[in-house]
Amino acid sequence: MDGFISLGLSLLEWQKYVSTNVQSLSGKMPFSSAVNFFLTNHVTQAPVVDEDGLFLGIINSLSLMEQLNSQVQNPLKNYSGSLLENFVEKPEIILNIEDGSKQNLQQLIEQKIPLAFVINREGRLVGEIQLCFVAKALDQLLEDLEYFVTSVIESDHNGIVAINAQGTVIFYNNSAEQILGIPADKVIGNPVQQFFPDSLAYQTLVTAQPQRDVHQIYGDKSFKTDFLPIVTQDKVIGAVAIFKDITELKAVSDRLSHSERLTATLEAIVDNSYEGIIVIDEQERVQIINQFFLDILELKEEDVIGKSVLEVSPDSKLPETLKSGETKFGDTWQYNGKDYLIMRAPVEKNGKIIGALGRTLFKNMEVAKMFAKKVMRLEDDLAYYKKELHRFNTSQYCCKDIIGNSPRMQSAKTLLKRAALTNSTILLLGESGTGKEVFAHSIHEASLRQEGPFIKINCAAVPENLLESELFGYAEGAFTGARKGGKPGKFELADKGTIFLDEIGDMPLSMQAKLLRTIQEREVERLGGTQPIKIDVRIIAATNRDLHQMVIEHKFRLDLYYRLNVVSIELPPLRERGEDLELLTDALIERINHRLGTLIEGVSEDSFTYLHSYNWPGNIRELENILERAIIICDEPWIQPWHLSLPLRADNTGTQNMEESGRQLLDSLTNGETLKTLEEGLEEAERIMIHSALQKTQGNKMQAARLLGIHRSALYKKIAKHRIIH
Ligand SMILES: Nc1ncnc2c1ncn2[C@@H]1O[C@H](COP(=O)(O)OP(=O)(O)OP(=O)(O)O)[C@@H](O)[C@H]1O
Repeated sequence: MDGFISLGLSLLEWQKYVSTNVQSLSGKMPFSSAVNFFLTNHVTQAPVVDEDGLFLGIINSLSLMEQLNSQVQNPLKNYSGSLLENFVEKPEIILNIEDGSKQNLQQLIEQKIPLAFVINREGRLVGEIQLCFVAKALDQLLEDLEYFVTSVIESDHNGIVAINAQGTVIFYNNSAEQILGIPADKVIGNPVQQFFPDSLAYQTLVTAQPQRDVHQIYGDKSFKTDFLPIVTQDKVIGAVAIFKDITELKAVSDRLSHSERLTATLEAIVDNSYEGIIVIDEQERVQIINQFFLDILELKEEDVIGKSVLEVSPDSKLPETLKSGETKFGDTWQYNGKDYLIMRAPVEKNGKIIGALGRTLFKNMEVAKMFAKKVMRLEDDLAYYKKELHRFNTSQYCCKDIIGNSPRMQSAKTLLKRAALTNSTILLLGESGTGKEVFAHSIHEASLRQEGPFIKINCAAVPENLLESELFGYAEGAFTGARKGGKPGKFELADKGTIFLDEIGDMPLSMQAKLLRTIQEREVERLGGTQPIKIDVRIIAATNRDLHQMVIEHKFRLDLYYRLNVVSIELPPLRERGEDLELLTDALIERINHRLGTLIEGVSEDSFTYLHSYNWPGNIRELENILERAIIICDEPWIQPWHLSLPLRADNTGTQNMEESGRQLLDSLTNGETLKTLEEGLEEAERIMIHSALQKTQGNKMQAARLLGIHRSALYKKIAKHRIIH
């Protein structure tokens, strides 16, 4: 029987349809009375009971007629006097009013038996039941049941799609409609694969095998689906797909696993932290504590978690943090004779304090002190570098540093002081090492701009392709690799101060034009920039080249030359102010002593003679270098000639080759053309021998003295006497 009907049957209260208004016949009744009964009552069968009311069976009008008929054909047979109990038949089915199994009722329906009698447990007749009433009641029940089941399925939050054996959708509930977003009237009656190509319902139809928890994706949604075959009497008559939308669930589970990972990470951080961490909840109970803190407290985690923090650490201030909500940083906490630097902070959620966190900031105070020392040292370094940077961008010399009383130096200094007070551009001219930079610094220092920056650029030292950006800066994105925000050029950096353009004679012509514009307009435009920037700068330029000659040779712009040459100061070479040599030597020795920490008194008389013998092409820079070298090697208070390693030269003019002149001398001596006195000859010979000895020993005087067989001091005297430059 169909499962659905079985369900209906099990729910059917069939006893309600038992009619107790049944006329029974007594088994002791004569046959003839039974005939009369059927003739008057128009029924086809009647129950027969004994004198105790126990059901004996039924008497059928048809079989009664057959008995009578046989009596008519054989009169010898006389039934009329016989008792009815002899004609009782066993009915096809008897229903017991207390039988819960409903097997007989099912049989009644299946075999379509129109009428059955109902007895009780003792076997007494209770009544009769007619198939037509039972069938009607069952029909009504099944109708209700179907409505009920359909409603339940419709209201299920799972989507349900059923197909028949042909794969046509025959059921599609509200949830399916909502989840999949396709209306039922479009889907029902159409092949399932037309809408859901990935559906396994059709496969289930063929295999009759259920497939559960199949993960599917439809559009942007995720589903978990069960595909079940619909089987009746061993025949697959369809399949059903029951699915639920797990998109939200999946998102939640993803979030959950993310927060699980996060929790694990936090736990690892807390546990492996090189500091103590403790967290309490709003009830002051310890919720989190790391091993580091446990070690300080000398406790185990199980002794601490969930306990009141005051129980664990009686002088803890964390409860105060809970109340005040204030973060405290840098308090000290003493425990077990050790000091800890600690930090306390409230733990807040949605503006409400839900706990408090305590951290020891350092393992102990020693570490804290070490950190503090480091920070202080870094701060000192920073202050130093700031000062250095400031020093670098301000003047390093002032007028006092300019040494020299010679008339030319004095007039140069006077001009300096006068020009410094103006804003005029100044051109410093002079050989290398004559003090042009010293003058530039001193001008700045003596000017009203002394508080402003002093920015120097050596035009010869910067590669031509970088000079423009160095001088004028560049805008952001001016070229690949340009710094974000751009970079200011030296002119911008020198604003309100002085720019010193050293080696201006080496500036390329293309840049000269731009420089001229800047001097005229008093504004700069960054490379790749669009806006001119106003600048307030005093320009000092310097060169050791003959700018005038360069202008003639078209190597320097005449207009720029005029712009620069507003005030020009010419610095004399050292050889032209020999009277300053002693002053300079003393001042430089003092300066070098100060720098190197040495205690040299000065140079000896002989040394001065020796120094005067030289023509100083490198000027004061060269003098400074030679003195510094002498101070380093000097092991006595006074610098002697042998400490001074002046470059080797042919003679004072430095033009003639010694060897050559020696050879000429010998030639002349032997040829007798230019006869000299013996003394003159010997002098000349001595000079030549000393010179060649120095050449052989590459200027090493000790070796040269040894080669010549004289004492080193004697050699120096002779070198000075012959004014041999080496
Ligand atoms: N008048 C001076 N008094 C004291 N020291 C000086 C004087 N002139 C120059 N010096 C020293 O000589 C060295 C060279 O000077 P500076 O650099 O100013 O020369 P310069 O003319 O700018 O050389 P260059 O053209 O090669 O750049 C510096 O160490 C400086 O201290």
